[in-house]
Amino acid sequence: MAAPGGRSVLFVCLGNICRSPIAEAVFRKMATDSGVADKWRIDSAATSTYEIGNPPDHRGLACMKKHGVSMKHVARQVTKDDFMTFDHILCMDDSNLRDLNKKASSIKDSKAKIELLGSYDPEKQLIIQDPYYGSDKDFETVYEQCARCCKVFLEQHS
Ligand SMILES: N#Cc1ccccc1-c1cc(NCCCN2CCCCC2)c2ccccc2n1
Repeated sequence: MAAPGGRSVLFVCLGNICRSPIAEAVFRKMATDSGVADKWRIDSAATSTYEIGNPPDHRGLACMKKHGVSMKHVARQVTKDDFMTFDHILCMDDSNLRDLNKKASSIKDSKAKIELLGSYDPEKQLIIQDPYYGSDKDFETVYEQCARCCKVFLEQHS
């Protein structure tokens, strides 16, 4: 449970079984290794209903095991409450951004700052592509992008 006065971040992608659970797990490990995990509420969600209740994709699980990062999540869709309670909502591509901004526009007291996670990438790869129809290499690319971006995001918000 995040301490009072802590920060909160929700990672979002289309199905919440590929990109956003990887980002959530990578950020949680970085916050834990930095000794600040108890200051953060960290979660992930989907813009769609495609995979609600499902575990992360097996290719992502294999990638994260290779990197020694624990990933445990049950896919859920983003809720109105998320927009009202999270400080940051970080998504993966322009379609996610469009969907989130559309949902946020109908919520009076949305407080979340909605951004592309890739906007924190020192290598300036702005979009984290959907690997659903891709290969293990594509999941590795998602992992590397999330690792670069989460490191900078944590440094800027600690
Ligand atoms: N849509 C698209 C799409 C377009 C380009 C690249 C990837 C995808 C794609 C497709 C998925 N599931 C297959 C279609 C699902 N059905 C679509 C019609 C409604 C009933 C559900 C994904 C599932 C989980 C995470 C990411 C996914 N991404």
